[in-house]
Amino acid sequence: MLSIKGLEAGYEESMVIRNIDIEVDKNQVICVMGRNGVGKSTLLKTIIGILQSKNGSIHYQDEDITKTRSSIRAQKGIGYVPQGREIFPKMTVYENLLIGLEAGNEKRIDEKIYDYFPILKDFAKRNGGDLSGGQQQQLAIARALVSNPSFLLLDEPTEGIQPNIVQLIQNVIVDIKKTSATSMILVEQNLNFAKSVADYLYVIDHGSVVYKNPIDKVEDEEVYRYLSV
Ligand SMILES: Nc1ncnc2c1ncn2[C@@H]1O[C@H](COP(=O)(O)OP(=O)(O)OP(=O)(O)O)[C@@H](O)[C@H]1O
Repeated sequence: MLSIKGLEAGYEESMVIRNIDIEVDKNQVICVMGRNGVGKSTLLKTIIGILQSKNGSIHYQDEDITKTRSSIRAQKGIGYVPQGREIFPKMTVYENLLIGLEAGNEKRIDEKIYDYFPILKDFAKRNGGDLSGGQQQQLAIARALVSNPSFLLLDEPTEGIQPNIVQLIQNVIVDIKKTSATSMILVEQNLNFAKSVADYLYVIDHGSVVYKNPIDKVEDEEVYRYLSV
């Protein structure tokens, strides 16, 4: 479904990710872990196309999208939830969701979005900027989901979020996996969360993949060794 080969990307002269290969099948959830600053967000930005790759290729549904604009990648079904949420603070919750619709091909907001995140219905007319961090995270995920993506990129969706909302996000990811063919790449710092939702774990260090295993074969100590400073 998504095939990344020899991917290299960075900013100006500095190469941040180097020679990354990742394969994601239909309905598979891949979790990417790694210490701060190793290039996880850079990887997701390159997959969605906000950042152009310097080398390597990205194929999505057997099509080469390496040079395709990010808006076209979104239309092809790739959804993106950036780190830090990046919701529009002066627009209402509902308007933020409409922006998500425009990115894809859906015409209306599926009620399922409100089943997942009821607070977004209650606060539909409230400005995005007036929501709490956890509520904004729900909005950011919902904004990506309204376009019914076949592939979802999630950048640290549980960062700074209280445990009951982390649980809610976990339930949503598990439900999407169970009820649709959607695939995901999830950047995450919490190994237990990763284990509860992912099929495969990759660890990145200094911009390269240093560990990968199916989730049921992951040994915590080995992963923690890569994550410790
Ligand atoms: N816009 C930018 N311009 C220049 N350098 C950048 C830019 N964004 C990120 N970097 C650098 O690229 C490297 C990787 O950053 P990135 O955000 O991808 O890491 P990360 O693994 O997602 O970190 P974290 O876990 O802290 O979110 C860092 O050294 C960072 O300072």
